[in-house]
Amino acid sequence: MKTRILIVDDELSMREFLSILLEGEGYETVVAAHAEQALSLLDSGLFDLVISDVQMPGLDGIELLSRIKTVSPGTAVLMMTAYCAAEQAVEAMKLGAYDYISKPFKVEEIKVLIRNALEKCDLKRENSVLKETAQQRDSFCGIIGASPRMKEVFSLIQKVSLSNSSVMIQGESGTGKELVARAIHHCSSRGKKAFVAVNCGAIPEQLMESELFGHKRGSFTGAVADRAGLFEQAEGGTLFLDEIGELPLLMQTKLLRVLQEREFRRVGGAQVQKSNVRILTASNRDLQSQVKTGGFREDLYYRINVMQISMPPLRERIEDIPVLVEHFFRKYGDTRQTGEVITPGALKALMNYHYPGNIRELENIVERSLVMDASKIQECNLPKQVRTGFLPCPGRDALIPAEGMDLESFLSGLEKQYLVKALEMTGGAKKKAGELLGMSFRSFRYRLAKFGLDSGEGDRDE
Ligand SMILES: Nc1ncnc2c1ncn2[C@@H]1O[C@H](COP(=O)(O)OP(=O)(O)OP(=O)(O)O)[C@@H](O)[C@H]1O
Repeated sequence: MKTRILIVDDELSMREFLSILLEGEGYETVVAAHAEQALSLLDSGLFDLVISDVQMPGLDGIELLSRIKTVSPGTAVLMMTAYCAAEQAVEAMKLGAYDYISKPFKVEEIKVLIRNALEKCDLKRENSVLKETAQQRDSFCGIIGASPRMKEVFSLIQKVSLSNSSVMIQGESGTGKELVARAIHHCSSRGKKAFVAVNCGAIPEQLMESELFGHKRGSFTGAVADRAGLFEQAEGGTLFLDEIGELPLLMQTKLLRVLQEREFRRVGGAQVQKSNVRILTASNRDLQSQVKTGGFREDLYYRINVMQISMPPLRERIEDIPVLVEHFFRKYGDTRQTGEVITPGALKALMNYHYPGNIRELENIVERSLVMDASKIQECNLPKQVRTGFLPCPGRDALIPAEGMDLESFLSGLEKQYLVKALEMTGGAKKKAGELLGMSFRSFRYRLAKFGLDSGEGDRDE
């Protein structure tokens, strides 16, 4: 597999020069004209090394470097600084750049630097894999999580990455299912091949077959040229079928056939094509009940459900909130600020909220708050529903907002608030807190554990 290098420079001549030089050395190169483009390329593929100019319009190289360290910590970064820009060089090294080189530089000089950076980066990767398993860090392949349930997810990802079987990822919307699919792909032997994601619910039914398998020119109105489908685009890599429960029955049958026979035909095509693609699927629906009601083929269900990863909702792992907040601050905030990134009041409000939209919602909340003040997340900049929380009045009329609501997560949030309140009232004594809520110690403790609130303290009065 070729080593992949991303070159980031706003000067076309420099991009072209480096690309020709490095391709000649046997590396695969991709170029970006600005930091924003580089970040989106990093989002869709793995790079071993990024070579970036420091001075660029928009986000500069230093800011890019600090974001790379968050989104792709395993990637080595080499900075190109202007001649005599010692301050920038020092800052880059502090932020984790492998090294810097001053422009103009000699061809031999940059070649050696790149070789060394790649060697060191390989070594670091090996060490960090060892360290990661030993220390159980709070992040895995860009997925952040400190809770036992996320640690379990990380170890499952590692396990399923070693095999080639289909994996179904289940969980509410915004819990990180696509992120998990990407991590499985990157950790697997297919990691340097394509990862293609498609939302089955977003493709019109009549175009679905052509989207997945491609078509021959003239096979239907609008098919003006031959076109490869997603299976071909993902050849050798991974195809992630999101919202698999939305797949119409006819397409379920066609998909099953491809999975069984490992071959397909383009729409209107006569030639059978071999397929070597790993299938990962996700659903936030209960597919098993869809099988029972005849909405989903049972044989396909078992075929794609060889292994399963279940993503817990954020309200059931609130201990992940501080690390996630820190992570999103690095992504959206002013990372040059030192000191605390969130006020205690804001953190408390975030920990008490029930997140019907899960991590996607938390990310939006943090991003919006940082638009108001990029240096710190403050309570006053959080949305109203987070700031005010919600303490219900028993017996009050049910209020349903005109835009609808998610009753299940609302009730979970409510349950959690009562558990916490009862604990507060009894100074942490669980038996008494359970009695206050009319339940046994065991039942109370079970519910605490469900929300990740069981610290083991306060068990003395069992
Ligand atoms: N553990 C995590 N660490 C960091 N970011 C996360 C984590 N989980 C989710 N995110 C972020 O939250 C957003 C939603 O994640 P993702 O799209 O993977 O969720 P999903 O479960 O696939 O959602 P949907 O069901 O709506 O497609 C993304 O921006 C993702 O980067």
